[in-house]
Amino acid sequence: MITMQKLGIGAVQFIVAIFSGYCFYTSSKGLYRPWHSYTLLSLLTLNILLSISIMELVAGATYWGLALPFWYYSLFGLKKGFIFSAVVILLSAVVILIRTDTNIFMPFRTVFNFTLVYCSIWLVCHIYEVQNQKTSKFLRSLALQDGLTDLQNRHALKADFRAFHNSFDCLHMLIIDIDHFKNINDKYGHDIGDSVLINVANVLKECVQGKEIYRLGGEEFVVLYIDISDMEAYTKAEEIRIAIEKSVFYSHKEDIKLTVSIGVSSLHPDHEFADFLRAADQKLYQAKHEGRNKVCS
Ligand SMILES: Nc1nc2c(ncn2[C@@H]2O[C@H](COP(=O)(O)OP(=O)(O)OP(=O)(O)O)[C@@H](O)[C@H]2O)c(=O)[nH]1
Repeated sequence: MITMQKLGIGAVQFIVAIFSGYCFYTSSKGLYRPWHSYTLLSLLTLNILLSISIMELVAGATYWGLALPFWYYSLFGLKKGFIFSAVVILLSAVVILIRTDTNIFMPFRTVFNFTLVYCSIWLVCHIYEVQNQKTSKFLRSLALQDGLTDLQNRHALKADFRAFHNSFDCLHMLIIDIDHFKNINDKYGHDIGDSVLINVANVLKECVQGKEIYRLGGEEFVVLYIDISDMEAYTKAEEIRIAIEKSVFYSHKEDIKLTVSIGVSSLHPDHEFADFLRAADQKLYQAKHEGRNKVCS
């Protein structure tokens, strides 16, 4: 660029190179921040648009513009990828049209071909990103959702615990365990046992306002409450216990009624996930020991 007397664009390219190195370093150290992507891609876009505007078109800088949709979609996702790709094709087409030397190029054909290739790459990136988002959503639901009740599972509980632990001082956990669930399976069969679990999950969804309801496995459920007092946590547990006691879970030949025992724990500052769970489990054990259909906190 120095020998070609293009100092401005040379300077931008130099900054892009330095900043790319910085981004590589920060991501390899796990220090990546979203503004890195925005700055890097803004600089790259500026560099490419400047090249298209200043350099001779025959030098081929235009072709770099074709890579932009790929970078936008891979770094910014579907929505922003679409917007940035659309803005760039409009800007590039105008610049190429203005700059095309009619003695050498036929302007509309140049713009047409550039736009066509750009749009095909853009379309492929868009379809790929749509698929990618669908797959990620599906895999996320497989990893974090309980297949039977559609509640969140133990992995989700752990992840939420970590997030809440960092942001809130006050957290309560309710472990809800169906009493004598084995008898329901033994008497009515496993399929009806499954429907009972689904119905219990539905009653929990009705009782609990937030979405922090999880199935730990088997006939054990967990609810997390943020920023409430010990007394409020106990009251909410009682409400759940009574709601389940009053519900009818499966009407076929006869109504199935059931009860739950609930253990409540409150978070201590030095609690890890296992300690928090263990504390609630101990209270649950106490509730079972004291005759079931009971809340212990
Ligand atoms: N239908 C069905 N049953 C399950 C599922 N997961 C675990 N179970 C059954 O849940 C029952 C749990 O039995 P226990 O651990 O003895 O507990 P319980 O009978 O509820 O007795 P207490 O908890 O002491 O009141 C077992 O019979 C398991 O087979 C499931 O996904 N579906």
